[in-house]
Amino acid sequence: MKRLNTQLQEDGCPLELILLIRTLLAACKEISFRVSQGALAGVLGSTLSDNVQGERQKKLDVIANHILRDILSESGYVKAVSSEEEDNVIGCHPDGKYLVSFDPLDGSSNTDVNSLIGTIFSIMHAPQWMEPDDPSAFLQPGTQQVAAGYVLYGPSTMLAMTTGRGTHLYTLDKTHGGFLVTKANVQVPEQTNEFAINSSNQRHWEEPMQSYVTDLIAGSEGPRKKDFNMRWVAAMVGDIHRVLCRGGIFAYPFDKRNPAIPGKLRLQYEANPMAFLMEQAGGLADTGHGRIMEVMPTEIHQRVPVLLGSKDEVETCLTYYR
Ligand SMILES: O=P(O)(O)OC[C@H]1O[C@](O)(COP(=O)(O)O)[C@@H](O)[C@@H]1O
Ligand SMILES: [Mg+2]
Ligand SMILES: [Mg+2]
Repeated sequence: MKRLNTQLQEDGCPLELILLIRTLLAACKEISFRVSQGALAGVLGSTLSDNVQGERQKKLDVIANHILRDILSESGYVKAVSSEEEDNVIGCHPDGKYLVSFDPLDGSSNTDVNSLIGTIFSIMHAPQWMEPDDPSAFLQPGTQQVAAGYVLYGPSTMLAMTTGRGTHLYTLDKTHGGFLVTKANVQVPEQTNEFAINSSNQRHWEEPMQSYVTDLIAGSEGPRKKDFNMRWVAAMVGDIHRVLCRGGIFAYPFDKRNPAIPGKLRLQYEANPMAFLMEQAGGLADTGHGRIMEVMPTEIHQRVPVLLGSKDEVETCLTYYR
């Protein structure tokens, strides 16, 4: 099986980016170990503090954040990092060439039930003019990402990553500690009969999403004339991994409750990296009102509606918005 380094070289990835990715994955291997120790290491449960988005932090959110932040900032490859668990960007090395945004632990509510969780990351070039702690340099659209992916801490630890030359899946071989390519050039099936959405929020969605999901649920007796199945992992990494593996549509749509918060998921370290992976695998990623990767960010913790997955199904969903 092909090693990570070989795949990255074949994809034309510059040496410094390869070294940065390897450093980031070293942090993820450490997180994978801590996660697998679970209750034995006392890492389950919540802390007594909230993050900048007002969410109660789990112990593993804090541990994963510290591991990533410390390893990346000491590496010399990174000028600054931005994290779900940090209010502001953290300046790293003044000569670092890259910016890294990450969700250190996605699906935190799954930690206490030993279910799927992961780390999501997005890498961009650091502008030369920027001061290391300047947040404005992070406000670039997702089209500027040079690499993105996630590490899924499941029955096996897997990596999905793109550097703009296709999306590849890797599995961590714990016998030698390296990630090996287990599926190169993933292609998401264009059609699907599987959808993922938290339908307990249905009454808060915009009209187009209400109608779309109503038609999915009507199945073979409705206008779609086929039956659909539903899946919800409650961790975006788990849901997106399933969509990459066998197709589907995943949505966390616009929610009318608070116009200041147009969606649950965060643009820079959830929506953009997943959109990059999905598009590189032949899928689509949209907000319902435009391509996710073209959204111009206004702040580092900005939220967006998310609709992504199998090409034909996302296109069908978008017809309800037009
Ligand atoms: O099931 P819910 O509560 O609607 O939300 C699930 C969503 O929230 C998230 O867990 C948010 O991520 P965090 O755990 O990083 O805050 C997504 O991964 C997931 O899709
Ligand atoms: Mg998350
Ligand atoms: Mg998180």
